[in-house]
Amino acid sequence: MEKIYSTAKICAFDNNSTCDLALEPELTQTLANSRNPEELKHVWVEWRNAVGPHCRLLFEEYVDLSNEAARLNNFTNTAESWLDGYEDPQFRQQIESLWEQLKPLYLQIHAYVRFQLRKKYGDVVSEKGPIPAHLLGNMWAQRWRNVAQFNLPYPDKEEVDLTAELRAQNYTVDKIFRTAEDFFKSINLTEMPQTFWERSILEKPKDREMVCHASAWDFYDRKDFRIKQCTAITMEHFTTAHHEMGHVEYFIQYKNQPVKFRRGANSGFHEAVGDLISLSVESRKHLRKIGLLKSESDDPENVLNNLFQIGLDKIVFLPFGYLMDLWRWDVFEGKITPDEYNCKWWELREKYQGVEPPVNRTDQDFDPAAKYHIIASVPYIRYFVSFVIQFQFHRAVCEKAGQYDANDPSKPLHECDIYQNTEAGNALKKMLQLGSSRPWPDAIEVLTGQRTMDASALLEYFKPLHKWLEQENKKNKVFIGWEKSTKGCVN
Ligand SMILES: C[C@H](NC(=O)O)C(=O)O
Ligand SMILES: [Zn+2]
Repeated sequence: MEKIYSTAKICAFDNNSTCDLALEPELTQTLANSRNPEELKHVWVEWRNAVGPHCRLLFEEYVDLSNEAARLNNFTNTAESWLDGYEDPQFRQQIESLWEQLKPLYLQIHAYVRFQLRKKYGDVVSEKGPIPAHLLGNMWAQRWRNVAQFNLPYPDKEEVDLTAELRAQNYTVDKIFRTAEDFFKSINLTEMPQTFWERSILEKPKDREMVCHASAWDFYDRKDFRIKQCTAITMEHFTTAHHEMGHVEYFIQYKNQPVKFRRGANSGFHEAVGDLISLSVESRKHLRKIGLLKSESDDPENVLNNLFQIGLDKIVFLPFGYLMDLWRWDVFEGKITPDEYNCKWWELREKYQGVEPPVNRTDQDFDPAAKYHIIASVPYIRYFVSFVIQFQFHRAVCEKAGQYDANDPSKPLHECDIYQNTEAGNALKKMLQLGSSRPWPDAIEVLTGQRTMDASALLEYFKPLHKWLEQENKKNKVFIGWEKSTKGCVN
């Protein structure tokens, strides 16, 4: 399935003699930059046609083999085996409870974006239905930052367009990764070893096919750590570089643990390290400090526009981060059978994300395979966990850096930047060095004083945006939530 996914190509929308377009960089760029609904629909549908049907039977076989392996390891099925690492029989209930706390914020940003998209695209976006998934700037509608420029709360004020700035300053791939490394070093974490620069693959090779989905690798010899990424000069790849280097920092910090403990406290921790650093990097004050934001004025509208752009990544992602394994847990447990794989997928996409396909789907399609983690058997609830706990980590390190104080409105969480603060870095390092040698509640307690996942830090970070969205949606009399889709999936 990985070979099918990493070699799939489609033909261009307006020229079907060009048929060598790959997911990265071509289709990703089209979904990010095209404002032509027909072109977006073409790319969205053709990518799914190129991968889904070819993976369908292979996936069924994978489910059976994976469950057989789980049983041989004394688990009931793969779902139980995947959840084992969270060491808590109540884990799924905790996730559901976190989603219930976060859903109101998601409903507000969803309703606002649908209203804005309807202004731009007209009736292709219904007033009260789910949002067509191809118009949201991302192949899976899991992050909507690429459509920020016609959704900004204050359209006459600034949009932080890092892609343009990185290109204007002739950033190279190397400079993107050196910038990420500089941040980690500035808080007293560790620089990348020389072999990292010699052995990583940071650009898409021209001479062979490669799985382009970014990944970080620990070779468990305490010296050899690498990243594989088909880096383009875009904002998304700038944050991905930080995300992947966060994995490598974790590898380095726990390298002296016994091999058994050279893992994240749980998988969500590993996904949270790099994103935590990006929360500082994406603040206006940090972007200005490293020369990626020219503007001097941090007036409230500019700050809210930036917070909204970050929300198009972080808030928007939450339902997708949840539904991916809601679907797979049911598949592994046999509650979703092969004949209903696709229609159950679209039921969950509508129920949690409030998105719909641009064209009707059937159970002959197999749209889950359009997402790397499904065909590569990479569990996904780890990202939902990460998007919650990274804000708990951020709140803790920002307090340590004196950059956040719950009682001081002049130090809001969303303007914090821990750059060059070694006290914050040392506190983070203490948690990272534990690896998986202690149960994850002990690890999170070392940094935050809390022993549970807690949505309050994310809600605190986005509080100004939440208030603004509620006022704006009320002013525009926007329908909150979504009615049943007229599109979807027919068995
Ligand atoms: C959020 C997740 N990140 C990752 O794979 O590194 C993704 O890209 O879907
Ligand atoms: Zn990751």
